[in-house]
Amino acid sequence: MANDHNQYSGQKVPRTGWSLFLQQSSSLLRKNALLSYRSRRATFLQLASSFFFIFLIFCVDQSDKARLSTTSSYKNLFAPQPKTVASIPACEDAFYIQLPCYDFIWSGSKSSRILSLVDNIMKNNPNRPIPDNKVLQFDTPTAVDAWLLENPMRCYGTLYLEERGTSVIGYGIQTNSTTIYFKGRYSDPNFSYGIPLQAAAEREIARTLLGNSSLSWDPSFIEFAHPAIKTDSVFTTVGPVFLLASAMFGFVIQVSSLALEKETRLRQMMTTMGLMDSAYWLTWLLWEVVLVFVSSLLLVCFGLLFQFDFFLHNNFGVLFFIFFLFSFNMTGFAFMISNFISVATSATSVSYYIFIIGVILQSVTISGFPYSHTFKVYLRILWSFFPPNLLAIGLKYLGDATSTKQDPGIHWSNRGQCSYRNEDCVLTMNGIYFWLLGTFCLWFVLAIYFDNVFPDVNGVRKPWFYFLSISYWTGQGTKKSEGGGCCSCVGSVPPPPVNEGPLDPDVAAEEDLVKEQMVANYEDPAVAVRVQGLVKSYAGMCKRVGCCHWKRIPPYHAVKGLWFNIEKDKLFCLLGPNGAGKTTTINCLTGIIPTTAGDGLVYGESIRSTAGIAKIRKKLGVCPQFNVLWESLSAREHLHVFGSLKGLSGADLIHSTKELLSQVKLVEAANVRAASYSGGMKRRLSVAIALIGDPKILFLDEPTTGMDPITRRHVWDMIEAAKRGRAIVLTTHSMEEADILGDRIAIMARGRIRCIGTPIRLKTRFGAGYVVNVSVRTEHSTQDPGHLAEEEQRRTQVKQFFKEQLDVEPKEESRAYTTFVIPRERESQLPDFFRVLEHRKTQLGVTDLQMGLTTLEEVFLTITKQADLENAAAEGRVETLTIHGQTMNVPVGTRYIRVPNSVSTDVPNGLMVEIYWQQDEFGAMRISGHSEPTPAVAPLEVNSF
Ligand SMILES: Nc1ncnc2c1ncn2[C@@H]1O[C@H](COP(=O)(O)OP(=O)(O)OP(=O)(O)O)[C@@H](O)[C@H]1O
Repeated sequence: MANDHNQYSGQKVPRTGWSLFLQQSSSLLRKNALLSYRSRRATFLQLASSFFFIFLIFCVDQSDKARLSTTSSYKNLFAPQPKTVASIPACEDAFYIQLPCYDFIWSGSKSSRILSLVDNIMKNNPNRPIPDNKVLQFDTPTAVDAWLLENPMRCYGTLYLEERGTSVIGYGIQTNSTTIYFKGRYSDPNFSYGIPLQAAAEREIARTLLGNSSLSWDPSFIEFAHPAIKTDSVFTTVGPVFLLASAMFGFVIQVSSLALEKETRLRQMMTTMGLMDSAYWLTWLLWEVVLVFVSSLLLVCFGLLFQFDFFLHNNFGVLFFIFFLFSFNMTGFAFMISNFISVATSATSVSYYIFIIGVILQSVTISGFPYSHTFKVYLRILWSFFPPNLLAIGLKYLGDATSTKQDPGIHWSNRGQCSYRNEDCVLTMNGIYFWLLGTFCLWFVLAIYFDNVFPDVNGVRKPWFYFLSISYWTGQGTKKSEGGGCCSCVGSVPPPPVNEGPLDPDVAAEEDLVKEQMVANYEDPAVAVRVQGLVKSYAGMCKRVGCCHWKRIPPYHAVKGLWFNIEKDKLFCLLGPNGAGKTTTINCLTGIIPTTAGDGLVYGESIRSTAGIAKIRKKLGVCPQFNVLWESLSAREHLHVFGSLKGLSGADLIHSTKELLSQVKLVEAANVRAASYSGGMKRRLSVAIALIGDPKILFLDEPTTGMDPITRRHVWDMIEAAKRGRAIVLTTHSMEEADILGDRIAIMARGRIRCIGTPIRLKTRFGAGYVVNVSVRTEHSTQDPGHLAEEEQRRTQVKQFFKEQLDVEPKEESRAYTTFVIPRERESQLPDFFRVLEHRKTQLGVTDLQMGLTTLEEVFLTITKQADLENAAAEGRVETLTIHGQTMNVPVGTRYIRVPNSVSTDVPNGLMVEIYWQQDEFGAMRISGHSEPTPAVAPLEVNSF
């Protein structure tokens, strides 16, 4: 299908500057909204989590109130009733008691008066006389203490009795004073044991002294009248944890979204297509502000719905701001943390750890550390950098301000003052807002800083001081960024070897031409890209082997100095085996990775300068080797996003999208999500994305991989038509594709260009020769044995003729054609040969004759083989071969080798074998087998282990 590049010539000039920034921001906002809408469940969970957690807090509050129902704190008590002091309880009823246990222990003299007094305490205990075996007696208090120490938790109350004359009996009571908690119930030993024992002792002492055994003695308690004192205090205790858990939903989604865009190279793809970093961060921020605004609003509304005093008494704005600023702060924290996460799936585990740390630190905060004057200021400053701590202290203040029904809560006008319950006030609500906002700014700045200095998916990073260079702010710098991970040794990479074997004359000529143009500073108007000595070396790094050993991986030179021009209106094809350096070259020219040395001028702009790259990206279209797509966006939405990044808008964007969808035959699937596309459809979409915005230089990295033959031919038509008005760089493993589309072809191997030229030139120079197909079939040929025999006879004659004239055997034979390959050395004989053939055509029975050059595939194999042999020789590389149980080292490319220990009187030169070689997927020569041993004609060298 024809595609006229000028079809959008009527379109407006794409936007630039502020206008482009705003357009990119609005397009990315739409993209974020669409992604959130497409993952509705996660978004709903994020928004509804506030309801869920408020409901949980409500449940905890209800259970708390039920547990403390015995106390009157939560109730109004206007007419309190007296309560009689209880009897001495059975020791078995006490919490954590050990058996056998005692209801009480006493010490004192065993006078008859004291014995009878104790006896009466036991006998007259209301409702429950105490049996003898439940009481222990000792002579002195010291003996009691010694026993209690040796027998803990066997008795809750002791009584000391002392006769001080006839009218005075002294007594003392001892109990364990700590309140004890057991299975949701509290027991105060003073109240439950001490007071009943005291009442019993006083009753019997009074009766003894007065001599009236029926003296009435019924002390009772009466509580003060009071309104309900306590309110829903759960917000101070469990509130911070639950609200942190609620905020963590948004946190996980945010971290994984950012990490996913990095992991799937979408971020890099957007940058290559012209995305401004500022627009990227701003849109994420704006989108998150919308989400946290809604979720904070819902949280306060749900709190009011559940009628919590915490929400009813504190000011709406004060509450909203603490939740909003906390969630906002967590967003900044998520932006920063996402830089430390390379795979999206780790987001959940990292968030889990942050949550656990948050819960622990919040409980410390609630218990009073370090927000009081007893702690040092620096501790408070350090503590306040972790957002959950600020939420905890904020909720504590708000909870304290509404801890009784009478408390007024914190009003908007009081947010800058300490609440009246907060005697040890070191922070106000305003202070907490300030900290949340301030630390958000810190996280946001750090997020952008780390984003620049941490290596991206390609290991590219800026130096840690990048923001100090003037070029960063003016965009006029030279070296943009550097490659390598944190452990790499950038700067210590040795340069690649200069002369790795002789240069092919065509490659040398191209190199000279580019050098001349460079020296003369001449810009050829027909040239779109000038590659000037491009070098890309990956720094060595330290890789962990096993648990604690590190292996140093040496530097690797992926591209070793390329010099070539790419013309306008032409397709330049880069071929080469896997790992040859094609993608690396494209990545350097598109600014995805920085060059180690050399330069590339794309329409006169240097790829080494930040400003140059920014200008190049406006003219750039890239179809990466692997599809870089959002699974939940459709083809149309993809084209809208990338078109907007390129500066298209309004009718131009809609028109371009429509045209491209129809060109890549995705009209019917235009609104279907990319996740359900086949491999071929995804590839077509990637090609369409590369073409949007009418780029002047198009890089297509294996664009037709995975396409069926019909679609592939269709895309070839598209690419062919797209040549006009732009330069195209194509890498492919399909020789047919390169042959059809390529105006010039360069074959790379091991980081160097091995040959360059038009397809015809390469076939002529590097092909095995000419291919001649001869047919002897006539249109009357049938399966008749007579016809078959006649055809066979003609074929034999033709074979004899080729043998006699050119000394060649057929390479392939079928009933339709017999194929001969005529080596280039016989090229001079061809005119005579064809003259004679023409003359004897009828006699030989030749009905059809086709002739052509050998295929590009043969050229490719020849070049890569030659390149590998050169390298093997330079590196002294050997392959191992085992013959008859003997293993030998064979220099790569060796054809014959002597079998070890095969010399005998019968075979004085020993036996030899022919070694068969074939290339692996990287173009490296590997042994594929060997012939049967035959006597060697002359002594041969043997290397063996
Ligand atoms: N970040 C990196 N660190 C170290 N080596 C790398 C890095 N990226 C690529 N390489 C190496 O550089 C060489 C060239 O890789 P490149 O991807 O350019 O090859 P290619 O010609 O595009 O291969 P293919 O046809 O398989 O895509 C390879 O040996 C590769 O392993």
